[in-house]
Amino acid sequence: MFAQLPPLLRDLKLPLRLQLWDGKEIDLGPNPTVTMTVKDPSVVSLLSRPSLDTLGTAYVEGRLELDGPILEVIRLGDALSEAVLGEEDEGAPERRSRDKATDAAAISYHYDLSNDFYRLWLDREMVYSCAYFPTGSEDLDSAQQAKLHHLCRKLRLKAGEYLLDVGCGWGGLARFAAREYGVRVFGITLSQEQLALGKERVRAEGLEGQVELKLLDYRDLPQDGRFDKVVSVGMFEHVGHANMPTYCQRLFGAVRAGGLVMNHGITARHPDGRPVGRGAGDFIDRYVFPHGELPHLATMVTELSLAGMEVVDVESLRLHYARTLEFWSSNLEANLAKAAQLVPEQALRIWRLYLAGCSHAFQKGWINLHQILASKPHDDGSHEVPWSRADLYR
Ligand SMILES: C[S@@+](CC[C@H](N)C(=O)[O-])C[C@H]1O[C@@H](n2cnc3c(N)ncnc32)[C@H](O)[C@@H]1O
Repeated sequence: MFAQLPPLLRDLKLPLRLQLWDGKEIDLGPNPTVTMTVKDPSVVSLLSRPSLDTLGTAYVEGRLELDGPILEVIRLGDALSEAVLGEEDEGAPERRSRDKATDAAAISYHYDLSNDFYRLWLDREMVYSCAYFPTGSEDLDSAQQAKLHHLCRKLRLKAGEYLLDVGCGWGGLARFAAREYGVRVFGITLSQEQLALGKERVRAEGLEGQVELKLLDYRDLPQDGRFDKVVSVGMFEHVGHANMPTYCQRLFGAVRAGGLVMNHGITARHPDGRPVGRGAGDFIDRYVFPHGELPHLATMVTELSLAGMEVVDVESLRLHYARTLEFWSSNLEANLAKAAQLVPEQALRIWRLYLAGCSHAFQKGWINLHQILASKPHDDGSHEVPWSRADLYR
């Protein structure tokens, strides 16, 4: 078996132990921190071309077991894959427009998994997007609260305004903005499970008069400029390049002249928005976010501008997302036994790899996170953004 491994792997001296189906053990380096148990001989051939997709798939299918701290598992898997494959990526794939039914099925696959499962590892408001760590030492709850404030401040929310939350998740931001900033909120999601729990939480807080959550596709948003502000957090990753012009036009049509639009989401490293290399993008597409596509920041700025908006501020929070995912991953790892009662074993394997893997991806700069604030200018060209940004950091 050792002779079958590519020489590169043997020379790497990774702290990785291979345990074979027949009980034999091979250490690729001193003091192994991770044990990879190869349960059937077919997996050995994978090791001669270890893409992140083939390794991840073998684990999801139970042909490979991985024992050790999950972030270390990911780090070693990446080192193994990079040593053999180099910086392989496949360029930009063909992009097809998707209909509402396809998107609804993809959203249901991910978000309707189990509210109780998500509750195990998200913060108390169940915010499912990058948190904001003003000093870098906050816990997850504080960092999510700080993120919600950061968004509401950037939107310059004032009591009585009407806010649209596109892709509202479990309604954490909608309830927070209503409670803390006195706005009315209309939030939309495509997930039945999110909607049910979101509505329950709105009722529990007595916010029914201020917060309305609805199952609605962004393509069906009212287009009469009735909203003062629009926020979309962690949602445009589901839109796809081909539909991005429509998405931006719908945001433009929903907000009044002078209103602000905040787009917060994951962006690609490469300007053409190609998926993350060495198979990581394929794994995410197949098992985690079917039909998800990450645009580059430049694409989003272009599309928002073409739809008639003026981009006024951009902030990158890449390392904030690496840390957020580290919290989510360690919360899940601390609750594996409970999680196993809530979701099928295969889903648990997928989510373990996805949370730790995405933390690694943000850390390494394979993907980024941008908050893009845009304004819908008045006819005379004026807008309602303050002269300085001092109000954000009071
Ligand atoms: C990653 S979650 C973010 C949730 C929330 N904004 C937060 O930060 O916690 C993405 C959200 O986008 C919603 N979404 C995705 N595609 C959508 C579509 N076509 N129309 C409406 N909502 C959509 C999902 O249902 C989900 O609520």
